Amino acid sequence: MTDAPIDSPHPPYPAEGVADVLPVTKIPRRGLPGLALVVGDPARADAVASRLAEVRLVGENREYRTYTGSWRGVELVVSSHGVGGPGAVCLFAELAEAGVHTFLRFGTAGSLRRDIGDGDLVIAEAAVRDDGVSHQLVHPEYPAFATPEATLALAAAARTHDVAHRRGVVWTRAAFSPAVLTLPIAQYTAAGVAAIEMEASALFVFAGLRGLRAGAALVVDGYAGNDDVDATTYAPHRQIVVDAVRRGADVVLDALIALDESGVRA
Ligand SMILES: O=P(O)(O)O[C@H]1O[C@H](CO)[C@@H](O)[C@H]1O
Ligand SMILES: O=c1cc[nH]c(=O)[nH]1
Repeated sequence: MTDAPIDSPHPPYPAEGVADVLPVTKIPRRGLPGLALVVGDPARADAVASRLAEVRLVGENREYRTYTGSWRGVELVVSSHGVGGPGAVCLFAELAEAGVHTFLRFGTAGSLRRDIGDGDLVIAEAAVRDDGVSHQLVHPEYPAFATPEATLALAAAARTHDVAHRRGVVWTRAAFSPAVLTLPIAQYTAAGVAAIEMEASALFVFAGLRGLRAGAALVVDGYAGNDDVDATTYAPHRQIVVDAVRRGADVVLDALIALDESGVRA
């Protein structure tokens, strides 16, 4: 039996027994809706879930907090995957086993371009596979690509909500802070890469290998094109970011249900 998180207004889900939940995330083994919005931060999962009707907490373990609910009458999943590709793939795999076929990641990212500002939304068309996990799934030459319909649905929803957005390639990197190695920031910046974050390529490769649909929209929380990206320059809790995350949630929820209506499969 999983308890609801402290302060959660939502009741615990009625677990029928250990065999009925999946081991890493403690979500039900089957029967989840096919659409999922996934985020890094469990608190962001709470915030997005609070936008839904008929919301239920259906699993909580480690960094993984999973809700079901409905948005504009369409049932979907909201779930957190924590920081980093390896752990995120554990969530993606268990969600897929439980019935999810369409994943939209709603995250944050550092901009690598001066013309992409704080609070803008970067919609990832593809991702550089520096994620620390996908190389253990398939050869490095395999591409990390978003499902085109997912990219287009996100861009259309951003336009509808009048949210500033750019489409482009993102760099998914496993190590958040640099150490002794020189990172190829200058090269990826020269290549026009839009932003840096930590899970998109793992999601795209996972979905590509399984024939599932995936996309990602990332709120820019600062400029990360300098060589000294670390805790002193990283400031994701500023009001401009908080406000953009609030607006972005509706964009991604609308894109998700548009994908449901479109019925297109990868
Ligand atoms: O805001 P989320 O979704 O967690 O995304 C970004 O923020 C985290 C880094 O602090 C990483 O997970 C990165 O991908
Ligand atoms: O990985 C990340 C995520 C958000 N912002 C950054 O600068 N890097």
